[in-house]
Amino acid sequence: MDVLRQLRGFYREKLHYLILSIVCLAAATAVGLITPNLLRRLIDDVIVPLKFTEVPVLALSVLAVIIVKACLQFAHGFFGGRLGNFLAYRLRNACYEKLQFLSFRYYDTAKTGDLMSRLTGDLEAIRMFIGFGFAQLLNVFFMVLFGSIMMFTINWQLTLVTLITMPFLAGVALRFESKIHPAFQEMRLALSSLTTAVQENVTGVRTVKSFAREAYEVEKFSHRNERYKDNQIFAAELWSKFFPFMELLASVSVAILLGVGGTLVINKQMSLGELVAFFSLIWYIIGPVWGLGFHINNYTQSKASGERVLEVLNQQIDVKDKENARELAPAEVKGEVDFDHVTFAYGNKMPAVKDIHFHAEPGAVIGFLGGTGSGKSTITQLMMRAYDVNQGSIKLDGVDIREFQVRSLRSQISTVFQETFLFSSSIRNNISYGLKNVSMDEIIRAAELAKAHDFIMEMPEGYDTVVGERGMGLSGGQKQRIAIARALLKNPRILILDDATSAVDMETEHEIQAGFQEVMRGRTTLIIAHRISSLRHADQIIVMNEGKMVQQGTHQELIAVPGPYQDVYRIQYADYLARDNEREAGDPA
Ligand SMILES: Nc1ncnc2c1ncn2[C@@H]1O[C@H](COP(=O)(O)OP(=O)(O)OP(=O)(O)O)[C@@H](O)[C@H]1O
Repeated sequence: MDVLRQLRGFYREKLHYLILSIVCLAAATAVGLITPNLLRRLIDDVIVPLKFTEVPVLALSVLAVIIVKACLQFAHGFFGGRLGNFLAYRLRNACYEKLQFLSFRYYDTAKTGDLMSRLTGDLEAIRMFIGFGFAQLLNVFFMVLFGSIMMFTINWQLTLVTLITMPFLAGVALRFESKIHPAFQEMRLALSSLTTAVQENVTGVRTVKSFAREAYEVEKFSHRNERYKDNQIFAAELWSKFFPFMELLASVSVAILLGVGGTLVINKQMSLGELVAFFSLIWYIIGPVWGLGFHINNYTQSKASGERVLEVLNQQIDVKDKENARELAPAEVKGEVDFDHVTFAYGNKMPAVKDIHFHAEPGAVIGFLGGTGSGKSTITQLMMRAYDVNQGSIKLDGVDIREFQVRSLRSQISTVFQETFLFSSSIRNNISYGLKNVSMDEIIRAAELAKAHDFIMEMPEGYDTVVGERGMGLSGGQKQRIAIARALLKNPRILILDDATSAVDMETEHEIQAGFQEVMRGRTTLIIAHRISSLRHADQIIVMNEGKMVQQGTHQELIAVPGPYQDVYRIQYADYLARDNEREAGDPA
């Protein structure tokens, strides 16, 4: 119950619903126990002595009992439903909020499918258990307790015989549950692997088609589907054995009791009415005993689900505000950036960047060039505190960025990533994402700067055109231009362009660059690019290799010395240099 106790904070406010739900169910159980007693009276006081005048009273009493019981059961469902849904609502919100604030480090290893199932299936299991399962589990004990007491008052010898057979029935039910539980787990795993296959296939449909792997995918799915079908058949067969078997066992015990009870009636040690009442009490108890395994299983499942949900909720946020963290007032930010011998490693891996140090004056443009995996993106991620550095420090206007509130630091930084993510919403909303009170003119201005305005206007509904999941329906370059417009609209002090123009053609890149010149004015810009044309105007270019800075200088300085920058320059400008050489060779001067 430890997990459920930990979750108590989420339903403490509605604890009265839990209590009412338990009380109503217990009361319904208690009221239900009146029926066998009425039955006894009907036989002993009415049918046997043939006193039919009492029939209407008894019939009305039975009706009253049924109505009261139904009302109490309704109340149990009502309060349980309120409680469960309230808890699920609170947990859903808390988990979602947590997911917003969890660090990048968490998402490096988290799996989307797993997170989704925690927020859906696991939450549902908790909702059902706290809302209904818990009360029903307790009710099994109420039923057995009240029922046994009543049976005892009728005939203690028969009660003893019954109590000897009950644990046997409960044992079989629990044993069955121990078999069906893994079968269900196996079924859930098979279903999750089936859903993953569908999800990956739909997401990667282009890759599948381009590699002509449709047949392979069909076969892969068919295997998983077969596994799921086999699991389902196994579970269904187990179920189909359980009920007849339990019925058989229960009937055997009832037959024994009939023998003993019948003898007692014949010997006048109990009345016929008592025997009938006793048997209706037995059936009253057998049901919950059968269900005991189910309720216990329900409990274990919701406990496991609770652990999985709590795991998300208790996740430590490693990048967070320190005490008395400062708020960055936009007007005060100048944009001076210093990397002071920064070293950082992802987890326990080798450092992704080592001893990075540079100084950027407010408004300066710092370019990064380097091979794949050389640490360029890591530097920009550290700038916005996606991760905190392991050694050294990063300063903004001379102050360590860990001194600022994370939210206010990030609100001063706009990043355009290599991969663009667009929300399933209108282009207008995608550009103004996260910003309030933005006018249409400002959105258009940003789109114009990002060279996105023209193609947006050609779309069926212009800025109101809804783009699909992951920006379906737009080309890579168009998506990137929308992302650039989004970054520009934020009007940040620091602009990070992480290979931001990789998906656009040279001509558009040139145009966007021209726009950038304007928007970069007054903003410190960290720009990662593979094309020297994007970096040549930078105030400082840093060449990276295996996490280290290997060259640093302006374009003119770097092309003048042998080294990786000059090599890249020679490759990218081969045609231009060849023409230059020809011109020089042909020129007598
Ligand atoms: N989230 C992450 N978790 C673990 N390791 C990572 C993560 N991101 C990057 N790395 C590793 O850190 C190193 C530097 O990666 P980084 O993305 O900074 O390189 P890059 O120069 O930007 O490469 P590219 O030009 O291909 O984008 C690589 O070895 C990479 O595998």
